[in-house]
Order: sequence, then C-alpha cells, then structure tokens
Amino acid sequence: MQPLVSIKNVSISLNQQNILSNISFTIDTGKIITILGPNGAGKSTLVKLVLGLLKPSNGLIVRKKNLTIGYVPQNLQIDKTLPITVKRFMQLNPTINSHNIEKMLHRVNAFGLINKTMQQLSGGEMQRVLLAQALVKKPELLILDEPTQGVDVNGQITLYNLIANAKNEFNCAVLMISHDLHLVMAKTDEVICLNKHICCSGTPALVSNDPEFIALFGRNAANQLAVYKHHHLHQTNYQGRIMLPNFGAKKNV
Ligand SMILES: Nc1ncnc2c1ncn2[C@@H]1O[C@H](COP(=O)(O)OP(=O)(O)OP(=O)(O)O)[C@@H](O)[C@H]1O
Repeated sequence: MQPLVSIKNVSISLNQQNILSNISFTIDTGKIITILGPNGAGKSTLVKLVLGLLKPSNGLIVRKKNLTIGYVPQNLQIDKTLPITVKRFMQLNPTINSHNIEKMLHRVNAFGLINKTMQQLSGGEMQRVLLAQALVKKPELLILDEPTQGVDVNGQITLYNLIANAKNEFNCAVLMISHDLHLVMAKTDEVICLNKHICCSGTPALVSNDPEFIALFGRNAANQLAVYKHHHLHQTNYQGRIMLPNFGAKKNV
C-alpha cells in the first residue's frame, strides 16, 4: 500500500541554522508513530514539515493525493476577551454538520462541555475538544504535538486511549510527539528518536524483552514501556519522566 507520507533524506535549515538532517521514514495507514527527543531536537519542526507548513531545504516529502490531516496542537491560545463556546469552536469548519459535531464530542466524552466556553475548559477537557475537532473531518492522518501537556495522569490515560481507539475506528495513521513514554509506548507501533537527525527507530516490542529493563522496573512496567538501545548518549532531561538512554533498535547515525 502507498504510504500516506513518505519523507526521503529531508534536511532543513532555518536562519542559516541546521535544524534537521537526513530524515527518512514513511507514515502508513493504521500505524501509530511516536517521535521523542530532547528539547530543541527538531520534533515540532519535523511535524511542521509533515504538515506542509515548512519546506525542506533538501530532500523530498511526498504526500498521498488529497491527504486529509487532523492536527492537535500543544495548546490553543484563545483571547480571553472573545469567549467562544465549544459548539461555536467546533462549527468553525463550515463543512461539518451539527450531528457530526455532537457525535464526535460524545466520542471523546466531551458532549457535556458543548455550551461551555473554551476559556473555561481544564487542560484535559481542552485537549479532548481539540481531538474531537481534529477527528470530526475523519482524517487519514492524525498529528498531535505533545497532546498531554498540562493534563493530569488520568487525563493522559484517557487521551491516549481515545487516540488509539480513534485510530482503530477511522483506520487512520497517527504521528505524535510525546514525552510520556510509560503511557504512550504500549500503544505505539514505531518510535522515532530524534536529535537533529534520526538516532534510532523501531518497535517498542524490543523493550519488553530487555533484561536490564525488566530487572529494574519489573515485567509489568516492561509491558508498558519501551527501551531502546542508543549508540550515543544524548543529554536529555525528561524531568521525572522515564528516559532510558541505551537503545537497541534500527540505527541511523
Ligand atoms: N524559525 C526558526 N529560525 C531559527 N531557528 C529555529 C526556528 N524555529 C525553530 N528553530 C530552532 O530549531 C530547533 C528545533 O526546534 P523545535 O521547536 O523543532 O524543537 P523541539 O524538539 O520541538 O523542541 P521542544 O521539545 O522544546 O518543543 C531549536 O533549536 C529552535 O530554536
């Protein structure tokens, strides 16, 4: 099957600064890809390239013809002086009818919020509404940039479950940036570890069999988390989130 997006040897420089080099991977229907990497690694830049908001300096990005993309940003800055209800927000896309809007809000457990203003929403509620907004046009590709920032642990679990269910229901692909390794990895098909280039990539299945990890965290945690063996140690700071620097997947050095 033709990939939804094919990224071939892509590099990008911004203001004479080399941001990403030699990036190659494909995004295929029905797959969840998680991008992880330290601050400044180029994760958001890569997402912008996939979205078509930035053009590569070198290399090629090929998108399936008429590809529909749903995008969930990190957060949405809404002017406090311009209150807008969830319903009005969802109606900003005039091609979507009310029935589908209500159905999608039900789908993400946010129907009860329909008459609230966007400004009133908690972090988790806001992300569920943004997810509904991204899903309502039934995208072939769902892209999420750190969707759980500012969301508590229960909210994170809910959100990742919704994302995985949506992928199954709509048979779309998911590309997301996340630091929540312990929550996200069990639902991820492929991890791309980025630090201005792809350091390594591969399936989280490797993790659960890593004896060091099992010894450290136990089998239960191993089922939830991926361990990747990494050739070069990056100075990453995940501020309490688990980041294991020793990777064992596909190498790209
Ligand atoms: N328009 C720009 N001009 C110059 N440099 C830029 C521009 N946009 C981003 N950068 C730089 O590119 C690098 C990658 O930025 P990017 O936002 O993609 O990283 P990130 O991995 O998403 O980081 P974070 O985890 O902190 O969100 C950073 O060093 C950033 O300062």
